[in-house]
Amino acid sequence: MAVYTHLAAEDLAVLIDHYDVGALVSAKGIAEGISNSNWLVETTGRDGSGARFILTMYERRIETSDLPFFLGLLDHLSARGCAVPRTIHDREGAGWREVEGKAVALIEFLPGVSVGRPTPGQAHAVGAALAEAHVAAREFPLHRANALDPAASAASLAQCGAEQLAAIDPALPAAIDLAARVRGDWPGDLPRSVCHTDLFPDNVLMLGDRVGGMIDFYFACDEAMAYDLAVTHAAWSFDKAGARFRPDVGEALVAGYESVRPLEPAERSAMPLLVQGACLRFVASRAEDWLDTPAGALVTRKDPMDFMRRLHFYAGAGDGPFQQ
Ligand SMILES: Nc1ncnc2c1ncn2[C@@H]1O[C@H](COP(=O)(O)OP(=O)(O)O)[C@@H](O)[C@H]1O
Ligand SMILES: N[C@@H](CCOP(=O)(O)O)C(=O)O
Repeated sequence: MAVYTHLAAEDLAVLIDHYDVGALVSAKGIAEGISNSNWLVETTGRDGSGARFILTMYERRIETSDLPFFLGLLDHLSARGCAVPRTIHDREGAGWREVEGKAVALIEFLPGVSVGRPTPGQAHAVGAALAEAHVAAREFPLHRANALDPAASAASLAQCGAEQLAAIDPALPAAIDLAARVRGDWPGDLPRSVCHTDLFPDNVLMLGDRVGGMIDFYFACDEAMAYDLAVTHAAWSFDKAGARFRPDVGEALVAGYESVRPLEPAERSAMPLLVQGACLRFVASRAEDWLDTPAGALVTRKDPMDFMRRLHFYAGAGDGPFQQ
């Protein structure tokens, strides 16, 4: 469920009037997503032939002060041919407006579906699209620190504490020491760009084997590009529960990435550690969310163990998944 706020049709029509997109025809709440309210908005279009947009209302987790970074990044990447939706600016040029005290943005609608079980062909395309975004984002002038880096994950797991983690799953407290180790070994000098850092299958709209769009850039930040590839590897190369590694998907993802931007030797040798850091980032945020979400809440809690299983796989696999 991801419509937290009711917007009356009249209020939506007034909002849409601030943009040069024609008049409001319909607005349907989108069920997918967790953080924000999203509507699929149809208008008559500038020339009367109809147009579709995504209207996002920022509900939680996102600071309004970060919106110039997130929305500017969409414009920067789409202007450079990346598969990313544009921000639609209002008649005064603003990228977002306020409705009922909350920030809202109108975003270009991109076609495609999120795949549940990616094929190697799809993973190859996603790897290439990620590398294209990394190359294009190197010239993006704004900056944002990663609030969920290994130090933050280690601190967050320690803060949850072994007892609370064990209440989620008896195998979860092991993440505390693993995170401290990964944090201690973390490389500090890999090439950086602005990175998505959450490019899960549900954040990519696929058109067959083609990437229709990468969405949900609300964790984007300055990071090591190889770390972003590691996040994407951990998110795409397993079955949903993280119980079974899919080597063909992982290989295709890295090959797709390298078809655009070959990894440097230091990046390749760091991959086994980076994927473990990526897993711990999601173990930590999922555990924290799990403990913060009342059992009866409407939001579906994501299982931190899905990423503990991936973590154990990577810890035992060495550089096997990343050999050329
Ligand atoms: N630009 C877009 N084009 C088409 N569909 C989109 C677009 N942005 C979001 N969506 C749809 O809205 C859903 C939720 O968006 P998302 O940004 O992932 O929300 P949340 O941040 O709450 O997870 C997506 O799964 C997708 O179906
Ligand atoms: N991809 C993360 C959760 C982030 O949620 P999103 O809906 O904003 O992508 C996870 O799976 O833990």
